[in-house]
Amino acid sequence: MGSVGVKESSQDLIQLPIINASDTSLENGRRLVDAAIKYGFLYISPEGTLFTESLVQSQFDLSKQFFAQPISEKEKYKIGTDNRGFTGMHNEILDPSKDSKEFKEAFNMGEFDGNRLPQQKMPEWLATGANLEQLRSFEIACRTTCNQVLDLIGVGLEVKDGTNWFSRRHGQPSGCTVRLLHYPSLPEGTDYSLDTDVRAGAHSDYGSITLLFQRPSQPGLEIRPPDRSDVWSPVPVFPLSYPSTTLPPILVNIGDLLSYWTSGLLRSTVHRVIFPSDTKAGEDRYSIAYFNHPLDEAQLVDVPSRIVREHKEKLSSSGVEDEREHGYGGGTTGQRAMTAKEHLMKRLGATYKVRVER
Ligand SMILES: O=C(O)CCC(=O)C(=O)O
Ligand SMILES: [Fe+2]
Repeated sequence: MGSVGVKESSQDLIQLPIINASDTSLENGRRLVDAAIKYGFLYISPEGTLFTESLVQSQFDLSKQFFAQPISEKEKYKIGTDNRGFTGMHNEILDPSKDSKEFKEAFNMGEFDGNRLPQQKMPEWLATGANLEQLRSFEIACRTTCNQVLDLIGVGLEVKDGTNWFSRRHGQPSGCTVRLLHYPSLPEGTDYSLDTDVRAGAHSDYGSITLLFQRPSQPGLEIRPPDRSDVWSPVPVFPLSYPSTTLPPILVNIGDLLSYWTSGLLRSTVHRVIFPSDTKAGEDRYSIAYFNHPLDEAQLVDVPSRIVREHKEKLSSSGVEDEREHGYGGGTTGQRAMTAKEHLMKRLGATYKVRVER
């Protein structure tokens, strides 16, 4: 996949804070919001959330089992226009004539219905019994954690109408998705080019926030820090002096919609996944992303926050009023969207036009 014109990886690691999502103090909210403004990325420690080591491990076990199936089996659950289902290796090629490739496969699971059942075709073994319970528990832990983070953002932004201003605007139906990802290692002699072929090309996420779960020895995520748009900064799976070596913290990033909603104050930062540089073959990488979206009908009205208002005033006094300037990762163009669903549709439309994935 073609990058956005930035090839160098910076060796100076950025230091993202590790936040305990259950600490609802103003000080903690400010720490989180500061990171969301500066980097658009931060870590959440599993302590203080519903995520246990076994809940995360079991979800990765199911993911491995899913991707280990023959391609003919996986293709039975092929992704549809609802963005749910399986997408195979190199399916998300940007420009087929250039033969640039993305070495990954993914399975998107949309939210479960009111009876807590999948609203999409799923393999029988995955959507029944203990495995279904696992998927449900994981989805609930994701939603709950996102609400904690959204509330903490409300605290940090000193939202006037209560700290649950954002979480009240989340629920069902929405575009929330659990995405299982598999980036295979490359067999010796595979034809690939570091410059054009990556595991996941440069993109920003669409929704309000994303949770990313990674495995200990499978790095590769890089971000383009908003204040250093000429470099790619690797984000380590484990930050320095992290107490666990088996359960990494959850990486959280701000999506386009939350950036747009806060007039670009919170950053939707561009990121990508590269191959490990030491060995071409490397190890397979498995990751799981949870894309959190507001209620489809959530109105994207002004956030009642002095901090957001002052940011907006600063923007308009400096002449930056164009909606395109809102949201680091792309935002929307044209008229301001009214609802979350409208925003998603616009964003998808823009995405297909410029052919940037996700
Ligand atoms: O696998 C990863 O680390 C990142 C995946 C990602 O950014 C995405 O699917 O939006
Ligand atoms: Fe992403």
